[in-house]
Amino acid sequence: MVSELFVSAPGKAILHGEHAVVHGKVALAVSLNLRTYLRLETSTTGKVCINLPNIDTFFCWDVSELKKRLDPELLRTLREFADVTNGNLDTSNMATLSFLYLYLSLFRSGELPSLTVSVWSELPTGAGLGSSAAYSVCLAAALLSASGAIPTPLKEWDHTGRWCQEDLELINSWAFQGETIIHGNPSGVDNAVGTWGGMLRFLAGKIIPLNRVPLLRILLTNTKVPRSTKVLVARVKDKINKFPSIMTPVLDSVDAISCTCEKVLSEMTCEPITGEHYNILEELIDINQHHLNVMGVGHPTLDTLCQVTRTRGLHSKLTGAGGGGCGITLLRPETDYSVVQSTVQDLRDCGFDCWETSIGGPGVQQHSPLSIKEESLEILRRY
Ligand SMILES: Nc1ncnc2c1ncn2[C@@H]1O[C@H](COP(=O)(O)OP(=O)(O)O)[C@@H](O)[C@H]1O
Ligand SMILES: C[C@@](O)(CCOP(=O)(O)O)CC(=O)O
Ligand SMILES: [Mg+2]
Repeated sequence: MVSELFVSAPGKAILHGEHAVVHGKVALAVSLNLRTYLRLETSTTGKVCINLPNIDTFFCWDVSELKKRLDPELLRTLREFADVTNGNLDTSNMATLSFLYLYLSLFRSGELPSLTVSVWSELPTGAGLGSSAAYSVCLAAALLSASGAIPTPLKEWDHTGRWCQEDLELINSWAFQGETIIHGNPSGVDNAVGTWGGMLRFLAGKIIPLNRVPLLRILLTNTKVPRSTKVLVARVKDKINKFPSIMTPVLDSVDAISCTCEKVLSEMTCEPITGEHYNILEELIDINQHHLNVMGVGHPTLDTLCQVTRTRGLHSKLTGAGGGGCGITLLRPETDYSVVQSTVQDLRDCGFDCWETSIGGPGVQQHSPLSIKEESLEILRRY
């Protein structure tokens, strides 16, 4: 088994389709150039340890103790425990439970190795940028590699550290299991972006990479209002159950927004980009933001984001689960640097974090220790 392994996976922004995607509608999502990193070290300490500095969580267990308690029912029980009672647990426990579930599932009980897993991220946790999925994708890739179920690409063939399609599908399916423990009922769009990167269309588990898309300029704003995806997804489900005939058309409309956006993006790659293309993209953002408010996942700070950017002629919507967290603002190619700067300043004055982001980062990859960005390692060293 490898003695040390580094992997990373990107966060994501959902352009359109959050929440509706959980109910079988289309979502368009794109990876960010903000990543979660994981280091796995094997040891001879007889312990399995997890260090999660972003959520201030550090645990070590004796492997022999874990083995003793490992009866054939344990995985099923752990799963049931996660599904049934996680409403009572705080979400940081879900990250630990998700690790234990993947560790116990991917190594056979007789061969539980001693190892230490440390995870750190450039993404804000619990803010709508898919930190839970990036975490689950990293865990799945590292533990599958360490168990020998998939190779370690850097060692075997690929200096980019990317896995082949079949291995990526396995990583994605285990990452989905991890997301299920953290989210309850994920659609799978976030872990798909974390696995493959780039922009993709997601519909009922079917993933279509969108290779022909224009370069979009996006401003990301973090309202810093904490929220839990699990709680918000459950809230939307309750609303749909309570008002099916009212909410179904809303979900259908979001589906049509995603499809229209996809069509416009594709047109922008095969004909000259015009102001009308951007007019449509902006209107779609406005309509979707109203729909998300109707679903009950808005927040006063997100209203503020929309109003502040509107005064600068820019259009915003929440991204991810909403209820606080992050929003995206579409910038036009010709949007002046000074307009961006004043908008960023206005939003910072509201107490938000705000930055222009680059999108389309690569999916999950293995790293050599030397290729990990210094500023990212710095995050780990702080703990
Ligand atoms: N870097 C990380 N380290 C440990 N756990 C993480 C990390 N990133 C995300 N998580 C897990 O994901 C949860 C947040 O997930 P979620 O509510 O879906 O928000 P989002 O995915 O939008 O960031 C955290 O409470 C934690 O359980
Ligand atoms: C609301 C949802 O559509 C996206 C959630 O994203 P995030 O966890 O807020 O980054 C849920 C899902 O698709 O599983
Ligand atoms: Mg999440």
